[in-house]
Amino acid sequence: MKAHLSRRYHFPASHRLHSDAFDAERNRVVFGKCNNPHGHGHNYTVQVTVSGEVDPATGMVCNLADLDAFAQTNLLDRFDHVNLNTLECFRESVSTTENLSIEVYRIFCGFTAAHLERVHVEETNNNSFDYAGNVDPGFI
Ligand SMILES: Nc1nc2c(c(=O)[nH]1)N=C([C@H](O)[C@H](O)COP(=O)(O)OP(=O)(O)OP(=O)(O)O)CN2
Ligand SMILES: [Zn+2]
Repeated sequence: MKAHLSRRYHFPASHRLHSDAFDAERNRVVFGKCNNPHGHGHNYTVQVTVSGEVDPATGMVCNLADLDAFAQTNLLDRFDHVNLNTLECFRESVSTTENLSIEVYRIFCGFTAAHLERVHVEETNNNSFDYAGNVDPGFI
C-alpha cells in the first residue's frame, strides 16, 4: 500500500530581493521594500512530502528520523540563520521563495529512502509557494 508522508522544518534567514539584470531604479520599482539594501528576515517553514510503499515490517513509508537527519545536514545546516543572498544557489538567481522552493526540491531529490512528491515553503503568514518538479508535458 502506497502512502504519503509530510514533515515540516523551520529556519530563520535573511535576504534581499535584487536582480543583477536590473539597474538600481528598476530593482526598487520591481521589488519595492524588499529591495532595501539592509535586507530583512523571515521565519521560513519548509514542508516536504514524500511517498512510497508502507513497509509491512516497520509500518512506515520511511523513518522520520532518517528524513530529519537528511534535513539537518542538507537543509538546516546550510540555510539556518544565513543571508540567503550569500549562498551559491542565489549567486545568479533572485532569493524569492519560488527559487528557494526549487532549491529545496533539488536538495530533497537526494533523499533516497522515499520518492519526493513536492515541497511547500511558507515565507510569511500570507505567502506560501509549492514546487513539485517538472511536470510531464503529457499531462498538460
Ligand atoms: N513572487 C514573489 N513575490 C514576493 C516574494 C517572493 O518570494 N515571491 N517575496 C517577497 C518578500 O520577500 C517579502 O518579504 C514579503 O513581503 P510582504 O508580501 O510584504 O509580506 P507579507 O505582507 O506577506 O507579510 P509581512 O509579515 O507583513 O511582511 C515579496 N514579494
Ligand atoms: Zn522577504
